[in-house]
Amino acid sequence: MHWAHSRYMSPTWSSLPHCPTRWFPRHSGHKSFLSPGVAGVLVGHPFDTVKVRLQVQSMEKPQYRGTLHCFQSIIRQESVLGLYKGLGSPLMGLTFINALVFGVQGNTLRALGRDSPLNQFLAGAAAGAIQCVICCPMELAKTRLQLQDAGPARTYRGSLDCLAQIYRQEGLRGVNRGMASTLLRETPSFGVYFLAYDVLTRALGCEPEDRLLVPKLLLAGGTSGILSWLSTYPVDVVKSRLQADGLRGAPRYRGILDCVRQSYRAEGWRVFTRGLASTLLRAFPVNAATFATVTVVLTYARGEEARPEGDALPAAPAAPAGPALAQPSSL
Ligand SMILES: NC(=[NH2+])NCCC[C@H](N)C(=O)O
Repeated sequence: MHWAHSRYMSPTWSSLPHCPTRWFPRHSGHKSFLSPGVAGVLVGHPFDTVKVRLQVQSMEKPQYRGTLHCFQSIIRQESVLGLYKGLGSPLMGLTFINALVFGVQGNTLRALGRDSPLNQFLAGAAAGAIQCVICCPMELAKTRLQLQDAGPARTYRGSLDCLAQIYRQEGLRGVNRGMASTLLRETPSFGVYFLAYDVLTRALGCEPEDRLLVPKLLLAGGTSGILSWLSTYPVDVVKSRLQADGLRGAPRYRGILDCVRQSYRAEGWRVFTRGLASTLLRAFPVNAATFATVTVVLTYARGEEARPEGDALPAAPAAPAGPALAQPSSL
C-alpha cells in the first residue's frame, strides 16, 4: 500500500478542490452535523439500554440471564418504552459529537500531513479524546436514566434534570464522573475506528463511480464500529459501573482500579464481557449508517463545491511522473 502516494493526488481526487484529508476535509465539521444520528440512535438505543443493564447488574442476585432475556424482561415489565429510557441525552448530544469527531479527525489528519496508518489512528484518537467533553456527561445522564426505577419514585425527570441535580449536589466534578474511564475507552477506540475504516475502504476499492460503493461503505463502517468497540470493551464496563455508582445507595467504588478489583473479585474476568453481544448488535448498523452517510454526503458536497457554476469539473492534472499511483480507494 503506497502510503507515500497520497490519495490526495489521485486523478479522481485532485479534480476536486484541495482536500487535505482523505475522507473528511478540514471544513467537514460544519457539514458532518448531517449525521444520520437520529436514525442510528433510534435503532441502537434499545441495544445500548440492554448493554448497560447487563453491565451494571450484580451477579449476587442477577435480574437478567442474558441479552434476549434482558430485552424480554424490559418489554414485559416496562413496555418497549423501557428500552428507550435515557434517549434524550444521546439525541441531544450526538449531532454535536459527530460534528466534533469528523471535524477534529479531518483537521488533525491534515495537520499531521502524511496519510499513513499511524496518522489515521492518531487523528481518530484525537477526535475520540476531544469529544469526551460532551460524551462523558451525555453518557452519565443516559446511563442513570436507563437504570433508574420508573414511576414517581424515579430520581430524575429527564437528562437535563439529571445533570442539573448532579451539578447542584456534586458540582462540575460530579457532572464529569467517569471522565477518566471515558477517555480510556474513547481515545484508542476512535483511533481503531478511523484506521479500520481507512484500511477497509482501501481493501474494498471504494471509488465514487463504483456501483457497489454504498454496500462497501456500509460493510466497512459497520465492521469498523465492531472493531472499535471490541478494542476497549472492558473499559466500557468499568465506565458504566462508575457512572451508575451511587444511584441506588452509597457509592461502592473509589475509582477505576477499585472498580476493576471489586468486579473481578466478585464475578471473575467474564464481568468485563457483560453486554458485549448487545453492543456488537448495535455497533454494526449504527456505524455502517454513520460512516456511509457522512462519506457519501461529503463526497457529494465536495463534488458540488468543485464544480464552478455551469462549468465541467476541471481536468485532472496528469499523474505525477514516477511509479504509477496505487489505485487509491479515496473518494
Ligand atoms: N467506544 C467506541 N467504540 N467508540 C467508537 C464508535 C463510536 C460510535 N459513535 C458508536 O456509538 O458506536
